[in-house]
Amino acid sequence: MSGRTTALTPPADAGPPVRHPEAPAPGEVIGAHYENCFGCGAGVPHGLHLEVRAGEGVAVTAEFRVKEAHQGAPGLAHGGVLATALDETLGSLNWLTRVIAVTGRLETDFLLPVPVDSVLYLEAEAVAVHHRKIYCTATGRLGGPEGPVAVRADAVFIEVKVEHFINHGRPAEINAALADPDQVKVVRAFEVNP
Ligand SMILES: CCCCCCCC/C=C\CCCCCCCC(=O)SCCNC(=O)CCNC(=O)[C@H](O)C(C)(C)COP(=O)(O)OP(=O)(O)OC[C@H]1O[C@@H](n2cnc3c(N)ncnc32)[C@H](O)[C@@H]1OP(=O)(O)O
Repeated sequence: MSGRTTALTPPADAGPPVRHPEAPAPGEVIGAHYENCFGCGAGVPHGLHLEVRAGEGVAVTAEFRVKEAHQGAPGLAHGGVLATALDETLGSLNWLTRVIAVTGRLETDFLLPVPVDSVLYLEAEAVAVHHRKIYCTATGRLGGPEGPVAVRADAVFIEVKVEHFINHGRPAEINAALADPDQVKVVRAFEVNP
């Protein structure tokens, strides 16, 4: 055993998440972080095309319309796709803190089946930060903000530098991303973080 903890409960000396002064205003749509992202990118035909909005504090909301391409059982969303929707919504919290972070652990509860054509209304919130670890939680409600909770997740995201992607990504996509002014703008938004 390495002694490394992957617990989803923040330690007693964890601090609150801090909203960046230049975070998008509450209600503002947060753009895609990468156009070929399966969760948010417009360039992925069968992707989730999640539209995420900034909330108050370090929180976001998002809507995901389940399509035929997202089925597991006939007429129902695949659990892995629903986990992706939760993961992507949680990942969007990065935009409010301006800290790049990747999913370390994602624990998901599936409470209700989610039919094709339904809209999943997602809410995510960062709850605590401990060094590089960001503790966060998300729910997905059927139909809208007042709908029943169909899925929920608790997660730990781990802060990384942009080199994480440059060192591990396939060179073709990394080089294309670095040559794309819109993508470079996304990276700069994180690099100005004090
Ligand atoms: C030109 C380039 C353009 C790039 C574009 C830039 C813009 C991008 C903007 C935003 C991107 C956001 C993308 C969102 C997409 C949705 C989110 C995803 O799906 S992300 C994909 C899935 N996740 C992974 O692929 C992670 C794979 N894992 C790793 O790479 C490593 O394991 C990593 C980085 C997570 C940790 O490795 P270590 O070597 O850096 O750090 P160690 O020392 O092991 O851990 C540090 C602390 O974190 C905890 N930790 C590590 N792994 C954990 C885990 N699995 N669960 C809980 N805690 C964990 C440890 O216990 C330690 O904490 P203690 O210091 O001990 O308190």
